Amino acid sequence: MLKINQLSFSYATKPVLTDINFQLKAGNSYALIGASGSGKSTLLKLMYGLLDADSGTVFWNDEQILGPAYHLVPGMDFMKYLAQDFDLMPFVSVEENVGRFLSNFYLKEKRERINELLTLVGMNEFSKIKAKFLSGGQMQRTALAKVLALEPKVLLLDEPFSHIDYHQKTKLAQHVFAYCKEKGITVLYTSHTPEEILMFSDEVIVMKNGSIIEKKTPQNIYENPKNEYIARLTGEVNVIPANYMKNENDLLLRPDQLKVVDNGYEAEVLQVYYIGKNYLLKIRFKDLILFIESNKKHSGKIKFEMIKS
Ligand SMILES: Nc1ncnc2c1ncn2[C@@H]1O[C@H](COP(=O)(O)OP(=O)(O)OP(=O)(O)O)[C@@H](O)[C@H]1O
Repeated sequence: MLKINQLSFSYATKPVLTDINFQLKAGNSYALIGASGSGKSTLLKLMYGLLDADSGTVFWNDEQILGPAYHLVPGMDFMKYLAQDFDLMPFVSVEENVGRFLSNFYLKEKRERINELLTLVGMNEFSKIKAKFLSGGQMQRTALAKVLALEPKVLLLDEPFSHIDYHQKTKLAQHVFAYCKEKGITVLYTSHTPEEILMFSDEVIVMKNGSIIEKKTPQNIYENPKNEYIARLTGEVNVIPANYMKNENDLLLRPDQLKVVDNGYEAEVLQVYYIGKNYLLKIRFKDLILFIESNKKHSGKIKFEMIKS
């Protein structure tokens, strides 16, 4: 179990993290999400011991993770951190980068391990290439293989797939998360991509202005977001103020929770976007602009209803 207790941190005099408390269960994956500047990267750096907290503690089971004031070399063997800048050695090959932390004592095993990892991240054919000649996506794959090499107990990944093109991203993420699940590795990863957040996490942790404001399953976060900020981090959402539909509270509805029907609220279609399989209609309802998913390309006047009340 990874335990964060009353953690606070400031850069010089600027408070960035305030009273952070949460626990991560061993073997689970957690998406850490929040608007740009909310403090996600800073939190990962603190958890890895790259920064000294103003107050509070980070524990992996009984072992405390401390910052540079206590360690000459940051980091612990059981934990690996993938930074947004990859931290590769530019003048050495992909395989040497991946094998950087592996012992030279058992060379055959080392070679096999490197091959296994390069297969996992789809980099076998580039094994002899120097890191400086790789594309951004290839560097990111290599860096992922490197942090997995010693089979850590905990992985902290800062936007681990941000440089991989859409077509290959899901496949790579599926491989990496399946591998971590199988090995019982606890993963905390940041992402701004709804699919990545929802598909691969057991729980989603939401940050806002340096605080944790929610920790729930992806399904809960998507289907019953507590507020608009949380809803928008995981996809498009319509905010319908309470008085518009005689509801007690404002409603947060996803575009697929509104439906075009023969009898319902009247609206006007302003734009139609093809989103693959379905269309996203931008509609005007009274003085609100809403988005509604439909399998038809409507225009002009339509009627709609809410699927969720
Ligand atoms: N080295 C630094 N010195 C001073 N302020 C910093 C430093 N690094 C980050 N900050 C500030 O701390 C706050 C949190 O930054 P952080 O990088 O942790 O956010 P983030 O949530 O990871 O953002 P993003 O999603 O854009 O990566 C921001 O206001 C940022 O400007």
